[in-house]
Amino acid sequence: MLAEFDLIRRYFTPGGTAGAESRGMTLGVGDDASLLLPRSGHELAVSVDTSVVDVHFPGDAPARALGHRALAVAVSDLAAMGARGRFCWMALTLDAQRLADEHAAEAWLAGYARGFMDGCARWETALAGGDVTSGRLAISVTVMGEVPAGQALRRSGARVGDVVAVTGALGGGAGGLELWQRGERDLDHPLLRRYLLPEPALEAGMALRGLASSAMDISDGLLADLGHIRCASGVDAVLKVDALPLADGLGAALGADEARRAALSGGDDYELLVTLPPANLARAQQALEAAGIALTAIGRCVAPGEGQNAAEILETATGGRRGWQHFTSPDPAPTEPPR
Ligand SMILES: Nc1ncnc2c1ncn2[C@@H]1O[C@H](COP(=O)(O)OP(=O)(O)OP(=O)(O)O)[C@@H](O)[C@H]1O
Ligand SMILES: Cc1ncc(C[n+]2csc(CCOP(=O)(O)O)c2C)c(N)n1
Ligand SMILES: [Mg+2]
Repeated sequence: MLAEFDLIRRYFTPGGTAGAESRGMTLGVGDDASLLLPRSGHELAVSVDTSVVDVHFPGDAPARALGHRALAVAVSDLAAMGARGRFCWMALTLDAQRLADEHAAEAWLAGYARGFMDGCARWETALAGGDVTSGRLAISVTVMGEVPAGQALRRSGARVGDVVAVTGALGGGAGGLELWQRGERDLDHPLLRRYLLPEPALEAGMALRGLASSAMDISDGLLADLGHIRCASGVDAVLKVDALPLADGLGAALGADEARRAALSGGDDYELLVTLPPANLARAQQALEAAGIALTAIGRCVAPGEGQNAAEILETATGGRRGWQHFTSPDPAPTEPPR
């Protein structure tokens, strides 16, 4: 396997700094730190997300998908803030034992780097630096985006009477994980794509600035994540479970009950969960439609305490599973190392 610095030079040093996506980066990969020029009138949105083998992704998933996914889930937090991507940093922990075979190691790294770098170009998030270490396979991605000052979407702006809405469709992430565990390996399968090749809702987040009263991305599951908005905003919520937009093919793959459960508490969807004053809903739907994205109303914000009955109904609908929480969710079975 290549030594640390050869590996960085070969796979993670973007060619040149003239590209549109690297504008504002005075110094990128290669020094002790990167140097950036913030744009005046903008706030920086910064977030870090760690993906660990067997916890967030199966170790035997295609390397290219892992590069794509690690960046996508981090960029999704920028989308949730209504920010656009600018830069990212990638801390990669590689399992040297699993990459002992030189050819296999190079094929894995080339695929991984392609998935990650394609994502950098696609989401205008230039790789500005990182870290490479050895240990259990894990990828930690810091993203930095920007948003016109004062316009970021927060979790704390929901008000009683606001509509609760979601972009796209739900349950596909959990559905894809379930299919992967059943042995499905076709990355063109729409549900597998939702799990392994998620698309951060950047366009939607930016289009919702000034229209949504609060927003976040759905990583842990709709119910768990709605809980964060409720808590940050001091409101309760009532959901129309029958109105949830389900990912294509989810019902056929999992059955109706499991499909609803996946949409409510499965997680890994990386859609946006937003609240809006009712008067803004139609305008927001039109704005997103122009980008080919659906925005579906699924409930209402109500006064604290008034959502309780709905919570009980949801508890029943999900068999008590409210979403992903590290340390309390079951440990997934480890996967076989790739050979
Ligand atoms: N180790 C930590 N130190 C300081 N703040 C943290 C730490 N871990 C999480 N946080 C903060 O807690 C909040 C919730 O973190 P969390 O990782 O759950 O974000 P999220 O967007 O809800 O989920 P995801 O990780 O799926 O993007 C964020 O504001 C985050 O910055
Ligand atoms: C192999 C495998 N098993 C289980 C899951 C499910 N899962 C793990 S962490 C998480 C929430 C988001 O993580 P975080 O809150 O750390 O961003 C979810 C839904 C998965 N993705 N892969
Ligand atoms: Mg988030």
